[in-house]
Amino acid sequence: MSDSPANPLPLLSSIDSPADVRRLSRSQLPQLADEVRSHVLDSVSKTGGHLSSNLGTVELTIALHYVYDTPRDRLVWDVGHQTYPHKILTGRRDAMSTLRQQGGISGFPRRDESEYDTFGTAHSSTSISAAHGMAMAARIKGESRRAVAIIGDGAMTAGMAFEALNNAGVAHGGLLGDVLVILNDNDMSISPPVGALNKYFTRLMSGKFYAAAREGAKSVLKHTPLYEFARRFEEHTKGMFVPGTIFEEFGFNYVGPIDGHDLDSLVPTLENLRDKKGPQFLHVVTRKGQGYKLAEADPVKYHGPTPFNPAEGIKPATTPPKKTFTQVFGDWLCDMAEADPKLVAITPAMREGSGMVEFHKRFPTRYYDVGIAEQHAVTFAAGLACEGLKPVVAIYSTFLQRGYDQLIHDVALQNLPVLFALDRAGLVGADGATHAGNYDIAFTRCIPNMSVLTPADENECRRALYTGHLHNGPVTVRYPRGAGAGEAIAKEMVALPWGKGEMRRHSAQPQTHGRGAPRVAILAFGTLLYPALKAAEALDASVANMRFAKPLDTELVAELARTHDALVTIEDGCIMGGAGSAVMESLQAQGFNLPVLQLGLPDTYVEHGEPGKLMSQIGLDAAGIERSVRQRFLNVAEVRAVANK
Ligand SMILES: Cc1ncc(C[n+]2csc(CCOP(=O)(O)OP(=O)(O)O)c2C)c(N)n1
Ligand SMILES: CC(=O)[C@@H](O)[C@H](O)COP(=O)(O)O
Ligand SMILES: [Mg+2]
Repeated sequence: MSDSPANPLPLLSSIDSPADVRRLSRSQLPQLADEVRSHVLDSVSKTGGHLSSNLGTVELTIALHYVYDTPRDRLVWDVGHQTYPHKILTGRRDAMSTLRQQGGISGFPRRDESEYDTFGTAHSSTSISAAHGMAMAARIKGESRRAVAIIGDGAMTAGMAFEALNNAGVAHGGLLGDVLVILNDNDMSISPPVGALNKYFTRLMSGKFYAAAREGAKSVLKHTPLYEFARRFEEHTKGMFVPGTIFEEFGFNYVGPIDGHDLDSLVPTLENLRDKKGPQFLHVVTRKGQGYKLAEADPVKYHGPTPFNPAEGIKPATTPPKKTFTQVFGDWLCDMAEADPKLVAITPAMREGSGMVEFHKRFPTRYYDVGIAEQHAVTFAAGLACEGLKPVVAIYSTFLQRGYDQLIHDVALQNLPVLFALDRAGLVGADGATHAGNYDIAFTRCIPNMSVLTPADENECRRALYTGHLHNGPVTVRYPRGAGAGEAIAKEMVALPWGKGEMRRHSAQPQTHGRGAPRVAILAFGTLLYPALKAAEALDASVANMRFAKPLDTELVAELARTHDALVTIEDGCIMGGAGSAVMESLQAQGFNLPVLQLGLPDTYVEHGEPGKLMSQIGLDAAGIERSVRQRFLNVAEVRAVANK
């Protein structure tokens, strides 16, 4: 890496767009790679973000922009967590200091951020479908653009990737798209990779397989033009053309594997492929964390670090931090597994993020990492439940969106006892709108047989998980990223009274029936109970901790409606169709007619930023709740004073 103190990035500082990259000589590219890598490490160590994957895509990114005519040719990055080198080369070098911060650039590709970001990603395994769409559009419009999907070995495990291969490999209306799929194989997902596909990739990479395949290919192809093609590849790129791989069966020309850190292999191979018609598949081998020893040695730890000193690496916290909801879940899972041999736990490739490392260690035969396969995870759980087991699917709220039909058709319709531990409920912060868990209350509560629990703090989360585990039907227990307001977590398992909320504060104000300042009750679902309690002190409002979005405590709703002049609902989920809407439906059904203010996440995408600040900006901190209630029900003149607090 460059070490000139005057300008640590002498070459990179002259690169403002891929056109500048294309003006470089081939011999300058390794230096550019060093500088890009150095800038990635320097930036991410200051802002936090996805590190290991980006260190691994430096050369591939340079080669792609060098060979392809971007943005005219379309690059589609799968997941997009590996696009920092791409951002750096496409005019966002200096903006890296704002990465994932409010008002700054996103950690993922975004069409509204750059013309080089041809497709918004963050949820995995969409790239081949999108690139195929773009390639077919070019064909239909008679344009000679190329489309390239760059997909990791982890992302390749999703069914959606294979649905796209299945479609892209055959002609439609006599037309084949000029799509190139690049498999960026670093033998890692976030955790070590799983499944038969990973074993297959390993076999493809093993010298034995290659050699055999290569010899086989030569004898089969000897007298065909393809033989010449294969021979040229070998000569010029160290890659090889191997028929008979699964990708060939799908109708793609499979080329590789080649070393994804060797620009002398990458550039000529891509040049060859660029000029080929029809679906092409390039297998590139990279190393996660490449060029930073600590990340190479522990790519999991450096997958998505918070800021750290690159000279020292990530250090353990000096004082043990407060337990997160994720850790509360992980502890509960181990304790429950001790007590109930029927418990099995499933993660779609999120062992670390979902707090399951310890469970995996202690209960390896009851732990299933199914790969990035949320739909399969849900139906697999349904199958286990059919046979009397008690599956727990640990899944981020945002990723359950992938398994929605499976949730309805395979789990809920058959009323199977599957517990969904929904992490990252509500806003998540730096990952932004793509990862926000805003919709699960709305999309789960409308499903017959589903129960939806919204614990307010860590203690209640443990109790909710236990309650869900005991229940004989499908349940979600949702909780946010990070820690909550809870104190010490009680070890014993005590179930929550089913479908019942609890009163946490009683207003001292009398009911006025419209003849004075109204007596207000706040009905809180989830962790916003705590800012609601704070606001209620200032407002002298009653507060109920509702605990269940479904079954809703309709008796408590009725009681609050009878004894108050106005109600407020609050949740860290979308307002439309959420828990507040459930309260409205219940009031309507029970014949109540009183003013209700629904607070929650607005009908818009909240972008990346620090979660506390974002919540304050959308009025979901204590001051914002107080302000909204006053504005709607109380002395409007006081609102300004509260706004200035
Ligand atoms: C649908 C979906 N599920 C899970 C994730 C979380 N996730 C982000 S990156 C990743 C691993 C991807 O592995 P790979 O594609 O091999 O890329 P690498 O991290 O190795 O660069 C996972 C599981 C996601 N983004 N989208
Ligand atoms: C890219 C991706 O989807 C994950 O790496 C995600 O960024 C993890 O988020 P958490 O840090 O909340 O686990
Ligand atoms: Mg990978």
